[in-house]
Amino acid sequence: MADKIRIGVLGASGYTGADLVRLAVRHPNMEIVALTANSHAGKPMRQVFRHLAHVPLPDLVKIEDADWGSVDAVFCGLPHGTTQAITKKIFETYPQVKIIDMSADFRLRDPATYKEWYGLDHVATDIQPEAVYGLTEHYRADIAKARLIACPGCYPTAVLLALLPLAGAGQIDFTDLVIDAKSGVSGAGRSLKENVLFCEAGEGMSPYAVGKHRHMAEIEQEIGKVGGIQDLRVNFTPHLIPMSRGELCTSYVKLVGGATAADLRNTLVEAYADEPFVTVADEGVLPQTQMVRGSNYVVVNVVPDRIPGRAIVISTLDNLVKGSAGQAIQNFNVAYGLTETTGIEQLPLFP
Ligand SMILES: NC(=O)C1=CN([C@@H]2O[C@H](COP(=O)(O)OP(=O)(O)OC[C@H]3O[C@@H](n4cnc5c(N)ncnc54)[C@H](OP(=O)(O)O)[C@@H]3O)[C@@H](O)[C@H]2O)C=CC1
Ligand SMILES: CC(=O)N[C@@H](CCC(=O)OP(=O)(O)O)C(=O)O
Repeated sequence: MADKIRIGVLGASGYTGADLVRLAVRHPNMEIVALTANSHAGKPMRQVFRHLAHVPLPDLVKIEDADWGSVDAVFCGLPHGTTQAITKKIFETYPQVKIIDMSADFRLRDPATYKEWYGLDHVATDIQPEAVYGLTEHYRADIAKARLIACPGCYPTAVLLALLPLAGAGQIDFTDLVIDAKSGVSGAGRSLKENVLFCEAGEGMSPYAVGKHRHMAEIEQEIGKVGGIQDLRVNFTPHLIPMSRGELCTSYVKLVGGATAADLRNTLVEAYADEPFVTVADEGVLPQTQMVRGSNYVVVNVVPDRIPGRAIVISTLDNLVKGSAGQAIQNFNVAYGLTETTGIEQLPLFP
């Protein structure tokens, strides 16, 4: 493998694409050769993102104008529904390219489930089966061999890192999961939407997609897989909160098999003892978004509930780093046999 792996970023004029570029610039094994945009195509990157004006970067081009023959790995930061056709097209001509997708297009294994939640027919069902779910800590061996990696959604990353080991250990009731989630506004992307306007999001907090958020399908797929449950149902309610980045998920769980909150915490400590990016907070310390801002870290912890037989599991991450661009680079490192932490070792920004 060459010293530098040539990368292209699709959707580089969006939030996840831009954070990918920010991290890729200092990655010792990456060379950025193509950046694409839609409405911003034709512009220099420095004009679209002033914070990236310190370094030379390729100009933004339309996807069809990029030279895919000069690219080894493609990161996709496109809206869901747009990535499938592009992935198919790139693989037809350049089957050796690795594609690391940050959208939802390849996360759900069953195309019927994709249609149910996204309202779209999947147009790449032939390549969907080879997609590996890119939750690095749980699918590392598969990611190492994959050419198509479907990075998890930001909320599912936070929720699954906290709950999968507990489900695997048989310590929580799969059928009684209540997840309360909050996200900063960058989670909604850079395009103009009413609910992300400063005067609407700036001094308020609002639930959205209650009872129908598409990340439920992903959480149900992955937790259901651990328990061999086909039709698992979880309760997941996201809220938009007035901060630019960061996410905090609080999961209310029912204990089974005589487990206590302390047992759950021990399970997480053991599961993540060797993981560079998952930190189980000290006993009694509550995860906060400031513990991870701008970094690839996730902080989790478990505290007892006053209601006997229940516990509260809290997890936090930065939606643009561990929730998308950082995790995508972590997966890239695994897929190319590099040290997994390369380029994403930055500590959180504080305050
Ligand atoms: N924001 C987040 O926290 C997270 C986002 N994701 C997922 O990552 C993906 C990107 O999200 P995000 O960066 O927030 O989105 P943005 O809206 O900020 O950016 C979208 C990007 O896609 C480009 N684009 C839009 N439509 C098309 C099209 N039809 N053809 C080609 N390019 C197009 C845009 O170009 P232009 O601006 O030039 O029009 C822009 O570069 C989404 O699937 C999102 O769900 C996943 C995890 C976290
Ligand atoms: C605040 C906000 O709107 N957050 C987004 C986060 C989802 C996301 O970006 O993930 P996908 O890749 O699965 O689309 C949302 O809830 O839709």
